[in-house]
Amino acid sequence: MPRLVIISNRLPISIQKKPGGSIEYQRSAGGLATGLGSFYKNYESLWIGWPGIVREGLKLEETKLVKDSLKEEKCYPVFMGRRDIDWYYNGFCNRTIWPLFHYFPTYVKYDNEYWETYKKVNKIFFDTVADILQPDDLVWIHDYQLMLLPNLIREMYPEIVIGFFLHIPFPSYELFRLLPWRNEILMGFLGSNLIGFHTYDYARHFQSSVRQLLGLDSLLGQINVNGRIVKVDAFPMGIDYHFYSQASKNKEIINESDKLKEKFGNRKIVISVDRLDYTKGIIKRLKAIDLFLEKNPEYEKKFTLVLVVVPSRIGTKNYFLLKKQIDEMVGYINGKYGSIDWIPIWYLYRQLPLMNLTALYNIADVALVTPLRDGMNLVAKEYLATKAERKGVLILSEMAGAARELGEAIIVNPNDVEAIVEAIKKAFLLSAEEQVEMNRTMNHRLSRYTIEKWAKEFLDNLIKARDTQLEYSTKKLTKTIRNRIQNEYISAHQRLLLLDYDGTLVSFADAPRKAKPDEKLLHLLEKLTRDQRNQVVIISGRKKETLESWFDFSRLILVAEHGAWIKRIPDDWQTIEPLSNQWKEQIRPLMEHYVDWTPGSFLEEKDFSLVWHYRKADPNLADVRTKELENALLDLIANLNLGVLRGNKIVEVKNVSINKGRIASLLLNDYPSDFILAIGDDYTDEDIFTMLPETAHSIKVGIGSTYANYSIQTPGDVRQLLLEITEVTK
Ligand SMILES: O=P(O)(O)OC[C@H]1O[C@H](O[C@H]2O[C@H](CO)[C@@H](O)[C@H](O)[C@H]2O)[C@H](O)[C@@H](O)[C@@H]1O
Ligand SMILES: O=c1ccn([C@@H]2O[C@H](COP(=O)(O)OP(=O)(O)O)[C@@H](O)[C@H]2O)c(=O)[nH]1
Repeated sequence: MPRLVIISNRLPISIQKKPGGSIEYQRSAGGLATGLGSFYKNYESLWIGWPGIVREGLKLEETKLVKDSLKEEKCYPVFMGRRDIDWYYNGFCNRTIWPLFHYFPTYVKYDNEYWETYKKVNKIFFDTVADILQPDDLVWIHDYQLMLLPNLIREMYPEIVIGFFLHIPFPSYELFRLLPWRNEILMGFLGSNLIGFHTYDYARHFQSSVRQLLGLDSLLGQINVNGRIVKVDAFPMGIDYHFYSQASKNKEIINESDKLKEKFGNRKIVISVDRLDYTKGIIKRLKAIDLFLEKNPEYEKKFTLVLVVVPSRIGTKNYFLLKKQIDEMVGYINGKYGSIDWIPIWYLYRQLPLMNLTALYNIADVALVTPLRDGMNLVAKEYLATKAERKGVLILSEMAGAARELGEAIIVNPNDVEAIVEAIKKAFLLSAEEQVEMNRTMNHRLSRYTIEKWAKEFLDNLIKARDTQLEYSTKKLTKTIRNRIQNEYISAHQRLLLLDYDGTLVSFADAPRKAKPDEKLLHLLEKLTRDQRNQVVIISGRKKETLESWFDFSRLILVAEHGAWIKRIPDDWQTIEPLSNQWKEQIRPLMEHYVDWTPGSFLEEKDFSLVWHYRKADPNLADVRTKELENALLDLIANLNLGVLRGNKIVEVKNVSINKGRIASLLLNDYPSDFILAIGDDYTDEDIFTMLPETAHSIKVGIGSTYANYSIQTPGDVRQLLLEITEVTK
């Protein structure tokens, strides 16, 4: 495994200057630091990030001291001034991106100065990284504070392997599009080889924004960015399962737990543990406690809510206001229901050390985890892990990424205060057996997908993404290969050129009729066909009438409908074998139904096939409809000797025996040649590539696995190549 360079806004260790001037090192708060912090030490790795203190807060000699001590922990600090922290961290990160990505659009501040500082700080990170980076390193960038960094690194180091993981939700396109700097941010992400999210939904939202804003499609989770492959996938973050699941056997934790139990006596213990954050739903949770006690007075004195709020981002106004609101609510509830011998809420505003927090998980009967939005939420997982084969109920918000994996918990809508009240009651009433059973299933899952597994899976996929890229790059048509093709072309006596049309000689257009050949292309083809040693064939999926109206060269062979029809001058069109199209009557009504049902789509009728085009339809709707249509078609075509072909923004039904490979082998036979060149862009062309002899040259246009020997990026590059060939033979 190559060296791993982790980069995140916050280092796993934060520095604080105490009032007396001493420097204190502390474990950083938040899931990113706690989660990754537990595993990175075992790797050959280093971590670059902010140590949580502004540059002005340290004297020069202290800065040096801090650098040295952090280095011992394999940490490399990025120092920023007060103003930068204010506009980048408090500003763009936590007043723009954080609320927008957590579905709080009214909290969002769009400020150009924030954006400029965000760009500047990403550049500062880049400078630190550039000093440390070695060409074989694996770079792993984390989170929304550094969304521009992947592309900054990519521009300087085109070959380096970069992974990016977003720890917060990626919002739906409708929210993301509100961001004035949306395209720059997407391009920043796309500097990576692999982009990971906690859930499949976030990955889907990201791909949808890339498609709608940058016009880049993803195919099987791969996006083609100017010939570079970017993989997108979901990797739900796990926890240090071994540690939490062994908590009830750990001496230090047992001692701590005993002390706590003594304090709370027989009362049930409900816990609530979060950073101070409006996304965590703390206010709604407190409202639910109030309502629970109001509706169920018999539970007075029967439980205590331990409310842990970890100080966070108080430099941002909404956080500061939230703190005041929580203080008031706690005071109100404790005043309303408390007595000399009981207060309902035991409120701690501080970060608990790991052992104390785990002891709290260990003894808690119920955990209330009800964020309004949360990328993952590790507290929910950590709590459950202390309950392997034990009692303990998790009440979990459906808006937390963790809910995707912890479906056996009591799942609630965090905005529905009544539902939280009901959930608390249910949790108190669940039998011990039921609790153990629920926890068993979830623990099994947590024990398999741990933090180590998560990181390993991400890094394995990162290496795979690099290999896919390498494979693609090794197939790239280099200058040397071009020269070789040229030389073979020049010395050949008889040449066969098999050329696909759409996506190969011309780019795709909104409507198929718009992709007609331009003058330059016609001129090029005319030149190629004029050479008596050349036999040029256009092998297309188009209708014969269309091809005929576009190409009128005496020596050009035309193949239409993926090989159903062929026309050689002076003959007329012929089918490759007797074909029937009686089946169309049965299939057409279904396809017409999908046209009516999907605005922007239309049906094309060819002699021996029916094609549903959806290029102009809403991409998300089309995605769903395509799958539905394919399913419906598969039922209908059984026993009809038909096949369903999914091409570039089309679904086509045609005779199963027709494919481009069949016609290619016929042509290879009829036109023996000592130079064969085949070029195509989609999987219908793969049938040609597999038919070719070893000496032939086959070229795929675009990315993706291929049987072709080489790949090239765009139709423009194809034309350039053909031009080069005709030039040398002039
Ligand atoms: O660094 P801070 O501004 O103090 O904030 C702490 C971290 O909060 C966020 O954590 C997220 O990561 C967790 C692990 O993936 C996930 O469970 C949680 O849902 C997220 O909110 C933030 O994303 C980090 O960058 C911060 O460091
Ligand atoms: O007093 C505390 C409270 C929380 N945590 C840790 O902080 C992390 C919180 O991560 P989570 O994903 O739940 O939310 P985030 O704060 O990252 O949004 C968890 O690993 C907790 O163990 C902690 O160490 N001490």
